[in-house]
Amino acid sequence: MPILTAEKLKKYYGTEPNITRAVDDINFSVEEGEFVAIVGTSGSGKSTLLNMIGGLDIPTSGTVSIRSEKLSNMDDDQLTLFRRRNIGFIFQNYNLVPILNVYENIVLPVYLDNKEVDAEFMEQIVQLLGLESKLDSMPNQLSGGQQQRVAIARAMIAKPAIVLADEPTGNLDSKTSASVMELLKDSSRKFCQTLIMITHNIEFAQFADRIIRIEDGCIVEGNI
Ligand SMILES: Nc1ncnc2c1ncn2[C@@H]1O[C@H](COP(=O)(O)OP(=O)(O)OP(=O)(O)O)[C@@H](O)[C@H]1O
Repeated sequence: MPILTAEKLKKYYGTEPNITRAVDDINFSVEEGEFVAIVGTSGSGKSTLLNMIGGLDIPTSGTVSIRSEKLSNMDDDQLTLFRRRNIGFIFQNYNLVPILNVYENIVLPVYLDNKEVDAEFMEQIVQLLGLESKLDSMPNQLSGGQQQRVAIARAMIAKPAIVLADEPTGNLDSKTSASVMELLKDSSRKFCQTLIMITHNIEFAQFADRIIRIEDGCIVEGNI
């Protein structure tokens, strides 16, 4: 039973004759615990696809289902709650809250949901990501790679159905990028965390279990 299914997913901008088919009839599914990389040239539709999967953008037509729940059946409030509970986001520019320390940043999704932090899971994540000595630090005291490791921990702490990462190494040098990729892969394996990542970098895509290539809004390789 797939954890994510996209069916006949389309996102069109504009109208004929000036229509842009950013995502054009995409069908795919992702199994629980799978690490999928989405690759494609600039403008091929990667971010549009990821934003629809994450419920940040509404499809022109077609459906996204996560744990068998259709996002299109939800109103704005339901979608916000569903996103908070089921989807973790990792962005290129980390998006940490500058006035919160590392610990507070990591546990934020749990607090926003009025839940208790799973202390044992927190310890495991912090250890895996090598953040033990940084929990009291503020984001501006961290390197880019450290900030991205905090963002990874934050995306995973609430054990979401899927973690979506949009160019997670886009702002990092190649050595730091490789270590962040290792950590993403290790985290996905260790915690059976489903992970979908956009990358331009085919070398980093090799860390994934499966690579989906899209061109002109269509999947051209890697679907099952
Ligand atoms: N809000 C919008 N209005 C009109 N066209 C858009 C909009 N957002 C995206 N597009 C178009 O949709 C297509 C896909 O864009 P998208 O950002 O998904 O590509 P991408 O593969 O993520 O590119 P990149 O790797 O450069 O980030 C592009 O042709 C883009 O110009």
